[in-house]
Amino acid sequence: MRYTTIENNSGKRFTWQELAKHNKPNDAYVAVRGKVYDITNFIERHPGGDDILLLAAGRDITQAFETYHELGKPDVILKKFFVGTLTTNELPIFPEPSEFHRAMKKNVEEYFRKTEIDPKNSTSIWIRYAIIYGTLIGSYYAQFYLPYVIERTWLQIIFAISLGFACAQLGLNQLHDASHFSVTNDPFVWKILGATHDFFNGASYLVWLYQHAFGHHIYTNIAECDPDLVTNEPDIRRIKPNQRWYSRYINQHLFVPMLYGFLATKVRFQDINILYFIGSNDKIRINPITTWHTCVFWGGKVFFVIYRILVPLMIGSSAWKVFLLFAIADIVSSYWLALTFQANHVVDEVEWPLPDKDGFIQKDWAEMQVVTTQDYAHESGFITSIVGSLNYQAVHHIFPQISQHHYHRIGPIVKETCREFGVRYYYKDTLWEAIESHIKHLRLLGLKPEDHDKSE
Ligand code: HEM
Repeated sequence: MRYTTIENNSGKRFTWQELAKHNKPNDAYVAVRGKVYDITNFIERHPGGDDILLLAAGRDITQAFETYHELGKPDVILKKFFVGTLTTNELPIFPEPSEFHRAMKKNVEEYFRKTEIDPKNSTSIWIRYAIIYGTLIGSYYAQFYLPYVIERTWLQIIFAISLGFACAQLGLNQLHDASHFSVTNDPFVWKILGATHDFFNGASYLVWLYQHAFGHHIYTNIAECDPDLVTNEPDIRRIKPNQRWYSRYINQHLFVPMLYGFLATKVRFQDINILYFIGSNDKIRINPITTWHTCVFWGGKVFFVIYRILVPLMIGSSAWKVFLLFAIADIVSSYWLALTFQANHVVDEVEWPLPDKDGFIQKDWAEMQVVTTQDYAHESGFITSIVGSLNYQAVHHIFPQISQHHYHRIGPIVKETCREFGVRYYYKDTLWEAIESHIKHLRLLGLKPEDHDKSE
């Protein structure tokens, strides 16, 4: 796969495999638009924190780089670190930002400049975080420590449901905001918020960062590249149009949604497999793990088992009750997360881009973000807050570094820019319609391909 935008052939020539070897704190190279840079001495000085550069080392970070900085701004710094050119590519590559992409960035940046609103701060962020942590801790305490509740199983179940919902909200807010650096300008705050996901949810912030920031957000809906769409051959479900069809997929829409209840449990074990056995999340390679991340990873897993299972058993709850309450909370949080994720991208209406034979996606990256995404229910402030603003998914994909608390402000600008440039914007009026379109997608892809074509 050749990097077709390479013009400058000076310096050493690197294949992607050679670049991949420079993935350590004391030997860190990255590639941007076909040029390779030695950023080892910049890691500690990066205003966006060292963490993200340690994850970025050894790969082509073009799209992440262009997303998280003003177009062209840190290029001056990058130039100083130039060491050579990239001759092959591991994952698909995109054209230079189009006029649409530039106009989109400019319009939104201008909005924040004119209004003087801080894109990464608002009081509502901290109020929401406090409510989530409060509900999570309060629901847990009530279930196992309040005598009035302990004597009534139905009340414990209600608190298990609210615990599950709060855990999902932690994922949709603290974890998600931290992994996009969209709350404050302080990398330490992102580290701490991310770690609370490890401790309260038992799932890894680090694995999520790789999967989400370097995988799903860059290669949205691109088969074999978007780690959110990993499937086996054959798999339990058929979600990608280019996936081979098997008769087991007929009526998958009836049974697949039931499996979504196991998402949280699956992720907790999958984390260990990815970090310590496979060493990659689908195509996204894992770099050497720092002491901080090792401590948070294992500390989080151990703390999770202690607070959710061992403590309730030790203070006298029966094993069946602990299991029941654990399962209810986990199923609630898994469903909420799975359905809100699926309703954005795994739906029939959106596009499923594939690279050409040279690994090149023939579409501007920002445009691809819009056409691979479905938004919904912009009119409802309530839905926006309970889905962590994932209903503004197109806005989120182009501007992940801006706080979700501002999406309702910039949503109209994004929509208007799409209209101006004739970029199709997929939208459903309600959350229910968005979920329905996921179920419809499963039903259609479950049909024999000939029957699918007829039913369209
Ligand atoms: C290796 C090349 C990189 C260089 C030379 C670089 C340089 C810079 C510079 C100069 C800034 C401050 C000015 C600005 O905001 O534009 C900055 C901020 C930032 N960078 Fe990078 N960066 C690099 C890679 C990355 C990557 C790969 C990511 C994320 C995936 C990232 C995320 C951020 C974030 C989130 C901030 C803003 C921090 C804040 O909120 O104030 N950077 N970077």
